[in-house]
Amino acid sequence: MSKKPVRVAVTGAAGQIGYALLFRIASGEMLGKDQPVILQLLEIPDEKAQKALKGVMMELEDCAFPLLAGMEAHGSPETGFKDTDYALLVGARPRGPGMERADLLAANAQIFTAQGKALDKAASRDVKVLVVGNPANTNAYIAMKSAPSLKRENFTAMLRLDHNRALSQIAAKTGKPVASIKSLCVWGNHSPTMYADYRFATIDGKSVKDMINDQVWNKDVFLPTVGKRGAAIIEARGLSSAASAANAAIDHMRDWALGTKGEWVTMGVPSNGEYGIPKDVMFGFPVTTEGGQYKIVEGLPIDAFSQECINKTLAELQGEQDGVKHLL
Ligand SMILES: NC(=O)C1=CN([C@@H]2O[C@H](COP(=O)(O)OP(=O)(O)OC[C@H]3O[C@@H](n4cnc5c(N)ncnc54)[C@H](O)[C@@H]3O)[C@@H](O)[C@H]2O)C=CC1
Ligand SMILES: O=C([O-])CC(=O)C(=O)O
Repeated sequence: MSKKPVRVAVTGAAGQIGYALLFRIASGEMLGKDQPVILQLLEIPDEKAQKALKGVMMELEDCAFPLLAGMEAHGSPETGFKDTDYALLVGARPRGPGMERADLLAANAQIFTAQGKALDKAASRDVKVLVVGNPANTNAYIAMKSAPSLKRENFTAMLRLDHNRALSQIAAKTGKPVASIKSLCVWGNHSPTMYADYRFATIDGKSVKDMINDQVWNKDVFLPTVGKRGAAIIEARGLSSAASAANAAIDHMRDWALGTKGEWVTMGVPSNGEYGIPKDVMFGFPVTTEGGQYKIVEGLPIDAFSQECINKTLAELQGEQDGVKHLL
């Protein structure tokens, strides 16, 4: 018997990430090739944006996706999030050349307060929320704090793009396939302070740290390359990453919903105090997932260099949190 459709809300549905994301959700790449979906597409209540959204929906129709069980256009989060099982909060202003993601805080924080409140009122009680819009960690924190009747652990931020970028850099450095790299993680904020950590990573059972054996490369090449990759793409494309961001969103939700079979992935999730990160800080951690739940990988040794990196990204996140206190 075929499965009951699930509801997937996507904000910023007519934006550039939306255009790279919706077709893959509708084709079953996110929730499985046997899972029908109803798309609840949200855009600002502006004639031009709603018209563009209609155009995207016409294209979705023209794909005749067998798993696309329904599609709705919305201009308000209260209707857009009604009964939704999954919410991908993408819609926000992207940064341009010369900006840091934190510069978007003021512009985007109000969006996530309103959307958190709307999720609280309207969404399924088990809704799984992924925040993509920048600054992603703090926006996810705002949404979580604005939705007190929903489970805090169901709010997450996207660190998966940083994780995937780190995987590709390690693959290039070692000359090994991406798929052979296990147990990599990225700690902290989706910003240049994030700490991509390959100390525990292995390839065919061998330590990646020992294979590379070059702390200068780690500090002076690897970490800045991964941390500043978003800016490098803006510089090259004149626009921020969209296809790779959509791909990371698919990876994040797929792994959360369908499980990682013991493999580590990185998710931005509210801390419960793990590794000394204060409760509720939305922090990139290594996780494994099973049965629709994620679990932070605990008990990893943190050396002096790693602690310094973790402290730096934590301080930045706490500064962002302080900056939005008045909204919560
Ligand atoms: N976490 C991550 O790894 C990444 C995050 N991003 C962030 O994703 C966000 C979206 O990026 P793009 O799609 O490239 O931007 P875009 O400007 O192409 O699209 C954003 C869309 O969101 C809509 N929007 C704005 N406010 C909204 C609201 N309150 N409700 C519903 N829709 C709303 C806009 O009308 C627009 O169509 C930006 O904040 C960007 O910085 C981008 C790449 C990676
Ligand atoms: O850099 C940006 O503004 C977009 C983004 O988050 C990324 O590509 O990592």
